[in-house]
Amino acid sequence: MHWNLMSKEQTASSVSLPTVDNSEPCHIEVLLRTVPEKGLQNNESTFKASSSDNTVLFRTSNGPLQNTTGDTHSTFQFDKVFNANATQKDVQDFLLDPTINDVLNGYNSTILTYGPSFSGKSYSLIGSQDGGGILPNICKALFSTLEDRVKTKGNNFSVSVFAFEIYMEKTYDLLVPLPERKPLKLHRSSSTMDLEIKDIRPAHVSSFEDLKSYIQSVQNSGNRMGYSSEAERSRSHVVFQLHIEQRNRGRDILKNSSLYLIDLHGAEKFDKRTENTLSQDALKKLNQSIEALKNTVECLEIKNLDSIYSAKASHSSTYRESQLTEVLQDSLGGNRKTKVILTCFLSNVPTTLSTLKFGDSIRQINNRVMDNTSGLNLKKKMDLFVQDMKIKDDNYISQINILKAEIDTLKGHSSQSVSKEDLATKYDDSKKENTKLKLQLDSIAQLLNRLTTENPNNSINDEVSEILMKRCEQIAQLELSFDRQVNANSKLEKELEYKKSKEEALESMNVKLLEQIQLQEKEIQELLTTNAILKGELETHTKLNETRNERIKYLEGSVKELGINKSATPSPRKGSVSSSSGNTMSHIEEGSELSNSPWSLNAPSKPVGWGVRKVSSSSIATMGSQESFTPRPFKKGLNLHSIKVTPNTSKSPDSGN
Ligand SMILES: Nc1ncnc2c1ncn2[C@@H]1O[C@H](COP(=O)(O)OP(=O)(O)OP(=O)(O)O)[C@@H](O)[C@H]1O
Repeated sequence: MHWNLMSKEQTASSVSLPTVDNSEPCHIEVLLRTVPEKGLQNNESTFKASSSDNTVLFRTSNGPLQNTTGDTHSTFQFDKVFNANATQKDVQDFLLDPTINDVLNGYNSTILTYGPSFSGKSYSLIGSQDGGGILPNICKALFSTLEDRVKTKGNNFSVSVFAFEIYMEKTYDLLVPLPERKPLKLHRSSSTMDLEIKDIRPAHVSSFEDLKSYIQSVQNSGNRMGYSSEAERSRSHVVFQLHIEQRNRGRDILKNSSLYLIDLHGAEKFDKRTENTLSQDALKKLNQSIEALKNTVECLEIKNLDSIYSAKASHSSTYRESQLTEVLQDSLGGNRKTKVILTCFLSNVPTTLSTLKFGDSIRQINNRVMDNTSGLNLKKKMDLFVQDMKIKDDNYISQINILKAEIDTLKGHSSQSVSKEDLATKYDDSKKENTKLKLQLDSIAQLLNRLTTENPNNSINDEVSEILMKRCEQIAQLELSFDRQVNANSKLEKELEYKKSKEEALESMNVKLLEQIQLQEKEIQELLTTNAILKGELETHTKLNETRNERIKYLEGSVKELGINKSATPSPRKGSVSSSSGNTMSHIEEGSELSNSPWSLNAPSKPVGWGVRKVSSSSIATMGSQESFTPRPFKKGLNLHSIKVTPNTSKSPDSGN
């Protein structure tokens, strides 16, 4: 298993949808597929499906199909009608590429199967022994396109997956082993209105192989709720969700989209087949979600969706009728491109008619979709960097663990084999033994020579030499096997050393990565702190501005008063104005340096710099009393820096006294 379960932190870092409504209408697409049945042909009895114009003619009362009138037949128009001989490939050729394009362009998408039990929903979506369904093939094609984009566009991507089932109005994580599986809570995020499933465990997958092993582990859990050995099937609805995040660092663009693949369980009737496995009450509960789905679709079909699509509509109570409709809320009237695969039998008239009617209704629903593309600001970049690092870190840790396990196994093997020292002693012993034997051999050979010369016809000589030859061969073989053992041992040792060095390298890389993450986290912290400081300064500036405005108003009042007084009383000095309270102000020249000051009444206010300068309101209150009066020729504008305040100055609104 190479996929990693994501921590809560990782899942929480998803980027929220943009709030500006740039959505576009998009109707739900409906595809029809019929199960091949022996002895039943198209154009026969009640049903005529045409894959050329994608219509279905359905006879609703007696009479030949060709000569029907409006009262006796219904015509259904779908986006695609496959005939009964259509293969898995035909269906997937139609469906896969457009869906992958939508998802990779940032649109949330859903593929949903709907139809009676045994009509081929799981066959189409999941597949069977003889061929893959939509789920494995779309995942494969998706990864291949993502990997292509890494090479051609320099994109980065990350994919996470989770799978759950809905059974008897409860939602369960499919990754949790059956005995420990507990119902999970569904809720909508208050900020993004996204569906959230509490405590579900998403897994991060970095390749199609990872994803395949995740899907297998979910399927292997074999262990779906409501499994009946008699029916050899489970009765739960299964939902796979893939979340794809693509980043183009060069262009600072982030695309977030998700793909739901939903295999519904068909509604069942209480009959001989079901009565052995389900009570009537249980069957009612089991069918509740499909009934709720039909109701929701009916409601949405009736309403004019364009006008009702709003936050209010998304809270519509119709979705609250069952867990399935809550999960499908975005797919029915929301921000998802939805495709429904209808499956039905030709032979079962009532269920086929009801399925066709459902398909017709759901096709009337207009979703409002938008591509979830956003820019990357510094904070998001940092978050994503930290997220990447954590994923890499997790991958390194799992690689280290795999290598450690391999080393332990190798150590186990090497402890079972003969140690180096033992081998050396054995080798020496056998060498000594060998020399001894050789000496013996030589003495025997000498003895034999003597015997031969003394008695040339003795046949014992031959027998003895044969025995001796065998002995020699044995010795040589012994030496050879020792050599082999020594070689094998040194190979094992080298392998061990290599694994150890690899482990050390990975561990040091891990340490470095952790340091990098800590550094980045520190930087983010600093950024946040700077942000807070800047916010504080901004507030101070805003307050200061308010104070200034009040001061200006007050001064303007004073100026007006002075003006009135001036017209009433002749000016004591040319170019200066004296207020009744004794304040004297001089006018500044137009375009002079001070006319650009933020204190100037005529000058445009300067933008507030990022903490470049601080001004305290107390300096404003005290400024006038410190400065002396400088008369200047009267033109436009007031030099407020030159205000002279006499001891009897009137109180300013912000002086507090
Ligand atoms: N188009 C088809 N070609 C060949 N076999 C098919 C086809 N459709 C369905 N089948 C076979 O029919 C059987 C029932 O199909 P499947 O399990 O997909 O039904 P289902 O609609 O998912 O049922 P349920 O609602 O009970 O889950 C399976 O054995 C499947 O292999």
